[in-house]
Amino acid sequence: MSASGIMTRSAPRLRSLSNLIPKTQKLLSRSLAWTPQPEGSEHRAKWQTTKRPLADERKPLWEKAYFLKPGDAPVEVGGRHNDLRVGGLKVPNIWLRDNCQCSACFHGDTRQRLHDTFQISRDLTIKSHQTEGNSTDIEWSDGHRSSYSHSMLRQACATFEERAKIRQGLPEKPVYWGSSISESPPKVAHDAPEALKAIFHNIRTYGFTYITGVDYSTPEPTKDILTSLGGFLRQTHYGGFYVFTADLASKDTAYTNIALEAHTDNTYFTEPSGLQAFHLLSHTDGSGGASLLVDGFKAAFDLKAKHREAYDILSTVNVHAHASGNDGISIQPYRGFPVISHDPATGDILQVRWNSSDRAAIELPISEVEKWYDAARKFDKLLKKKQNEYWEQLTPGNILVFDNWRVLHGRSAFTGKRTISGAYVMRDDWISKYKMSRWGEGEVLGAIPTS
Ligand SMILES: C[N+](C)(C)CCCC[C@H](N)C(=O)O
Ligand SMILES: O=C(O)CCC(=O)C(=O)O
Repeated sequence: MSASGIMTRSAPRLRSLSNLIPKTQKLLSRSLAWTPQPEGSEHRAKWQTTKRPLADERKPLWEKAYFLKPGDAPVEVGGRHNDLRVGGLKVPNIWLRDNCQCSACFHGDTRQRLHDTFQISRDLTIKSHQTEGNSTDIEWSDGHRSSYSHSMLRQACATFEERAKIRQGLPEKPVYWGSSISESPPKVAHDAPEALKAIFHNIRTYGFTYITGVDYSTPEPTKDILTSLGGFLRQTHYGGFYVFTADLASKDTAYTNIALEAHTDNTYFTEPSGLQAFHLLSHTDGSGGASLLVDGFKAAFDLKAKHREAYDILSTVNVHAHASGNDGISIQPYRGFPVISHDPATGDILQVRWNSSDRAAIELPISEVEKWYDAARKFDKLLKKKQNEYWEQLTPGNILVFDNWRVLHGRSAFTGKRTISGAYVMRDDWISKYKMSRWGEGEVLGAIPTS
């Protein structure tokens, strides 16, 4: 019986690991996700432990031994088993054959695999090969012929970190900021040369940008710019391209005039929107309504440095959320998510989900939740540090666009009539556009990890 007094199915395994796991993990090893079995199932509801590796332990165990930096590792075929090696690292025949790029195996337009992977014989061998320049041709024992570019082979052998750079579109030099960003906030004129590339550069580097000089006499210019960031806008129960004001048109506090503390949007969706944009169209007969931005990644790094245990708790304990204001709606993600999520391949911080208004259950036994609150209190204190807050009064003609996975936003209370337009763009849609604008199709498609 674990300390929380609840039989855990995998307690023995956890117990054997528990002496290897820091105090925090012991707490978390008792963190339980209850998966109710369907009515009448042969199992009664079972408590399952949800052990989560600590953020730093997320580094893949195999990262050191097997991967090379792509660099110019030599590609050779031969040896006792006549196999293909990149820098001495064997590339299995099944992988090579499965990633044959000939027109019978791979659709040149759709870039989709055409053959049946599992009809490939496990005993396939290389019958002959020919290396010329940067590619190697192979004739297989079943008579099939394939050709492999060396850059593709090297990518397949690259470390996950190397791959993450292009897969995630990681910025070369991210800039984490505090209140002093107000001295020179990132901005791009909407009609600047290569404006889209500069907009994406700013968003990926700072987590936000202004797009200036936008005609706001009609919604179209704003809508067109936001659509260009992802190809299309995200449709939600708020609509697609939205214009909102304090009229409770949607039953959410955004549609009021009260102050909103720093938060990320859509924690009640399994996947929060990637980008959010605000374009203040007008504010009459009143004052206030200043916008607040906080760099959630900077705050997370500060938390990790100052309160490691709190960082680990917020990185591993799942939290639920809901949006239930509108009639007939109670939107919730299919599972809980931690406040701070990490890239499973590299351990990088990937997302901050923080919204105290919409938070629902904390996925810990109720008797343990104080530990989450204590950790969250530390994070909240950092988010509310004056040095971490960037306040700005939005003005018509200047769109604020920010990465809703990194940057928190809020506003001060206001009086009068205040109208804002904006939209959401999904994460994968804007990252795709960003990568194409930064690297171009060749490098992006060439980096798709096919193994
Ligand atoms: C659509 N528009 C941006 C106007 C309002 C959205 C409300 C967002 C909600 N409070 C959340 O935290 O997700
Ligand atoms: O009205 C604002 O400035 C921000 C509203 C907000 O936080 C939201 O729509 O998520």
